[in-house]
Amino acid sequence: MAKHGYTIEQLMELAGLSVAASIASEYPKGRVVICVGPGNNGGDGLVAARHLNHFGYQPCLYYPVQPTKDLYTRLLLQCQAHGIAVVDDLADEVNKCDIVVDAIFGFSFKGTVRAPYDETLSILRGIDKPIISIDVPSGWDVELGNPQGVGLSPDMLVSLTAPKLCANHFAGRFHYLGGRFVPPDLARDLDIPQYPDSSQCVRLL
Ligand SMILES: NC(=O)C1=CN([C@@H]2O[C@H](COP(=O)(O)OP(=O)(O)OC[C@H]3O[C@@H](n4cnc5c(N)ncnc54)[C@H](O)[C@@H]3O)[C@@H](O)[C@H]2O)[C@H](O)CC1
Ligand SMILES: [K+]
Repeated sequence: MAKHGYTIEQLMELAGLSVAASIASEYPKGRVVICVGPGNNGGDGLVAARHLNHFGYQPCLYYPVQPTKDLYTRLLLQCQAHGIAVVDDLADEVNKCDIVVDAIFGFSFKGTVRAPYDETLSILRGIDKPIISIDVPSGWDVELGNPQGVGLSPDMLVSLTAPKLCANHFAGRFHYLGGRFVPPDLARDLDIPQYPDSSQCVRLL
């Protein structure tokens, strides 16, 4: 996308907006815990939190490792400017919330889950609230899915740009596509479906 003139900030804003729009299409307004990881998947989560707040949800962030990269510190500052709190006790927050957003790992996750995310995933595997995973369910291999069983079992998957191979193993209720920014030549190659009218997302399943 960089060769087409896009910046990561632009793509992340549209990706996060499309996640919030997908959630608003299926879940009533309520309390949302957004679990934020250390990379761009986490960045999408920070953007989604801000838009969910605009849409009338009550988001808070669980963000155990906060990298010092300018992109992420500015996104966090924006969330805080909107009154979105950072919480420490994930187990307590998931009890009180209506839905959980999984913005921990996306397509760059590799190997065995390292601390502190091993504990985060362990808590999230044990809850009965709907989980919405951004791009790839955390703990899944981007191609193989969840063969080791350490990954999450989301109720909704929002694939970004195009579904990754692992989406074939998705067994939740809602599969959406977001990230409406792909120029036509790339869209043809990726076989991207038509988005309805001005929608930021399209339901695939
Ligand atoms: N065009 C698009 O589709 C866009 C997608 N976006 C999002 O970006 C992620 C991919 O982001 P990236 O920064 O490459 O990586 P991740 O967020 O998936 O994770 C990297 C992060 O995680 C750490 N890590 C990796 N493996 C492990 C492990 N086993 N244990 C612990 N930690 C691990 C690693 O060190 C990094 O810190 C994509 O999925 C989309 O969600 C863009 O935001 C917009 C454009
Ligand atoms: K994720």
